[in-house]
This record gives sequence, structure tokens and C-alpha cells, in this order.
Amino acid sequence: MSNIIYIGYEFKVTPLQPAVEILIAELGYAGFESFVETEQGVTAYIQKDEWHADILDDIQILGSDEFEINYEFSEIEQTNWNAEWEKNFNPIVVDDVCAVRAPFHDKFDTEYDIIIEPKMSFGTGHHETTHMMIQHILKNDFKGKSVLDMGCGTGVLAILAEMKGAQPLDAVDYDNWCYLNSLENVERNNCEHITVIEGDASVLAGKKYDVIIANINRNILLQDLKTYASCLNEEGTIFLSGFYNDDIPIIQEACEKQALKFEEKLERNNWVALKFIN
Ligand SMILES: C[S@@+](CC[C@H](N)C(=O)[O-])C[C@H]1O[C@@H](n2cnc3c(N)ncnc32)[C@H](O)[C@@H]1O
Repeated sequence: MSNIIYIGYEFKVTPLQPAVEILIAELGYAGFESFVETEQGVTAYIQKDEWHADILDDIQILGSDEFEINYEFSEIEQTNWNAEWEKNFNPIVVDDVCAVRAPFHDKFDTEYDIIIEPKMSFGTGHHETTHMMIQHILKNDFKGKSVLDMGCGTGVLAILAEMKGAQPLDAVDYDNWCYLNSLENVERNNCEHITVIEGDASVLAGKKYDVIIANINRNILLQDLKTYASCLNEEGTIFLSGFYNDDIPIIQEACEKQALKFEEKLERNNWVALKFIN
């Protein structure tokens, strides 16, 4: 079991919406990785290693006159966290086709039914970027394709890609907790073709894929795009998310440098998920 220490911020928000939604989006961008919506607002978690005293300086909604937002924060033992999460995880259904739910929820009558126990890792499908990446996967052909899910979180995207016929698949995350959680979820969903790897772009040397899925964040994508592109087979496809509309020009420029051509954009709440082909 990983011994990562988290800092948890309990935000009390009045009125709740749309403030909570905006707050979660801004905190995600600042490096917070998990969120539990509560009756009074939201509790947000960030790894202690990623935290710094000015972490909330760029969270603009905290300065808004339209909402009252108070917060307290404290260090959290990761293991104390699961029960709270379980109480607050609602299942979601994307485009009436793909359900993402916890083991304790009833089964949905959808074509794809993914069971995820995310605990501390990102990827319940609640986040706009996960939702849009699921939409991209649903719309595209994965039959017989080799796939890399970079920054796999819970493994949800690799699991859906396998359900759509992809194989073999690598699901990579540098966070030990996500690595362990993806292993669990892969097994829970009876996936047989996914190899879960703990690491960053350095584990990709010499590997080749037909499709790369990377929902991470703007800076990591800009840093590692060249490596991803070098792993893409001819006529391959790459899906990128974890950034905002305003970031499109810089991401697109980086992709064009790697001879990747823009194909499609999905957008939710100012977050985007882009498709490029080579
Ligand atoms: C936004 S979450 C996406 C999770 C999941 N793929 C989804 O769509 O819900 C990004 C994930 O990338 C991982 N990550 C961040 N930087 C990374 C890096 N340099 N290499 C590998 N994984 C990374 C994080 O640990 C996190 O699990």
C-alpha cells in the first residue's frame, strides 16, 4: 500500500452551484487530484508533495462577490478516506451508452458497464475531461488496435478501449496509488489485454501504438508530446485532454511540430478533449 500523504481542503460554499463546479475545475487545474462533493460544498485533495502555501492564489472564484466560500485544510491519511468517498460517488452514464459506477451501485442497462473503485485516483467519469475522453472512445473504432492510456488514473479509459475491442493495451501512471488502483479495476472488469505500468514517459522507449489516449495536463502534455508522437504508428490517432480552450493554440502548435493533424474537438465547461491523427 502506498504511503502518499494528502492535504484535504474542506470548502463550504454558498450558494452551492455553479460555484462548486467552477471551484473543482480551478482546483483541478492547480494540481488537486480528487474531489468529494459534500452537502455544504466540496472536499478537495492534493498530494503533499505537490502542495505549497500559495496553492490557492490563482483560484479566482475565491475572490468572487457572488459566492461565499470558506475553507479549512489538514493533512489526511490516505487510508481514512475511502468510506467518505464511497458515500459520495454517484454513478454516471455517458451518452446513454457507457455507465461508470462503483461495485456497490446497481447495474445499468447500457452497452458498456464499467465498475470503478477510484478511491484516491482520478477517473470516476465525473470530471469533464474523463467524460469527453469516454465520448471520443465511444465514437471511434478500437477493434484490434494497440492502445496506450497515458496517465491512466483508475484505468477507466483503457478498460473502455478494451471493451471496444482494443488489444494489446498499456495503462501507465506515475502515481503508485493509481497504478495499484488500475490493476484492481482491470481485474474487476475482467479485462485480459491491459498491462498496467507504473512510470512516466520514460517507460515508453521502443513501444508503438495505434492509438494513444492521454488525459493529463497542459504542461506534462507539452513536455512529453514528442515521446508520445514517436510511439504512434503510421495512421495512428492521439486523444489529448486535461486542459482548457485557451490552451488549444499551444497544444496544437506542439502537435503540428510532430506532424500531427487536428481532427476533432470536444468541449465541456471550458475543458477540451482533442483528437489528432498522423
Ligand atoms: C487527469 S488524470 C486522468 C485519469 C484518467 N485517465 C481519466 O481520464 O479519468 C491524470 C493522471 O495522470 C497521471 N500523471 C500525471 N503526470 C504524469 C506523468 N508525467 N506520467 C504518467 N502519469 C502522469 C496522474 O497521476 C493522474 O492519474
